[in-house]
Amino acid sequence: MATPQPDADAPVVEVGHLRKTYPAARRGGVPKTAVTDVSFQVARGEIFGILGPNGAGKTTTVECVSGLRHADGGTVRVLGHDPQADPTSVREHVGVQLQEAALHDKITVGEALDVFGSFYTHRADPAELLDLLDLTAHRDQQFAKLSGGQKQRLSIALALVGKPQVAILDELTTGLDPAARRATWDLVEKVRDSGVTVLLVTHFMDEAERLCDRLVVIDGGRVVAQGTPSALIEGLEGDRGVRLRFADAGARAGATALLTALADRDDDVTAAVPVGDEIEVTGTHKVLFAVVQTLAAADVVPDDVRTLERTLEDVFVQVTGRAYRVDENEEVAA
Ligand SMILES: Nc1ncnc2c1ncn2[C@@H]1O[C@H](COP(=O)(O)OP(=O)(O)OP(=O)(O)O)[C@@H](O)[C@H]1O
Repeated sequence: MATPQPDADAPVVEVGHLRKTYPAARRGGVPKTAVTDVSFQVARGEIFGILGPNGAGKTTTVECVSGLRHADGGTVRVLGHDPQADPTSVREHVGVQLQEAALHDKITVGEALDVFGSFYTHRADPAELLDLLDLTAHRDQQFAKLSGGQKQRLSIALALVGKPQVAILDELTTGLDPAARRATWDLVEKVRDSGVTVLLVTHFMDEAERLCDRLVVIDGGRVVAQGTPSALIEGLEGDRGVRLRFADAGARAGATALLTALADRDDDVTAAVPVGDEIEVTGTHKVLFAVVQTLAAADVVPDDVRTLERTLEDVFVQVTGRAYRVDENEEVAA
């Protein structure tokens, strides 16, 4: 039966009130609810992030999306197909990034693409994939001889070998150095730009902020925030901060007096306090303007001014009341 052509505006992935409990590992043990209530919709052509700390339920969620795991409750639809009832259709349309342990040390990049490609009805052109993932020069290289970044790029190539409409990439940059991480981010954008919808699992806040068009933040098996990274950050309550550095202690003392007086009289400025050899001024979104105006009027010029960046980490702290901690090597129970 031909696959019905989905409406171009319909969500590519729909997850509604997903629930998954793992049975107790041994007799007398307790079952573990990995996903309690997770809902989200992924639009065609976006990089959609699933962000959260260790043990939040991210991998379990995407395993239910790809059909690798059966959910206990809720609904999952991928291009309109139920992965539980119709795993074959979902497998044809969803590419899952493989963990590197799944490849033999001696297999070459080209051979791996051939072997994995043979599983699919529609196959991507290996030369195009190698070019997209910047692996053309490594076609005949054995897996064990590849660098960490090259192995990750190969794992992305293998996820794309069946010409999927959706690629699931899980903890893609764990263990990579900063340069390899940035290169991998560029590639994920190239994959999205080639028309593939990307479902990206990550515990890196900076990665989610830099790459994702939209995302859900998951904690303890529940969605605690969702939206675009910028909307989530802009929605943060609380003060913004500015740090100022001056040439010497005398200049700093003079500026501190000016800025403390500013905090007393201006509702947009909450406080001006010394932090190390800097002054931190907090207040509303108008705080920077007020500080600059005050200093300029007194002809005081700081050596350095920087606004304190607000990040997705601040969003996590606000919605959970906890600091965001991840351990790349250890899985922590949620
Ligand atoms: N096969 C399993 N059997 C029992 N418990 C499991 C199983 N897989 C995962 N869990 C538990 O379910 C919870 C969620 O795990 P999951 O791997 O989905 O989280 P995650 O957010 O992907 O974490 P991480 O970032 O550490 O990979 C964790 O407490 C984990 O220990």
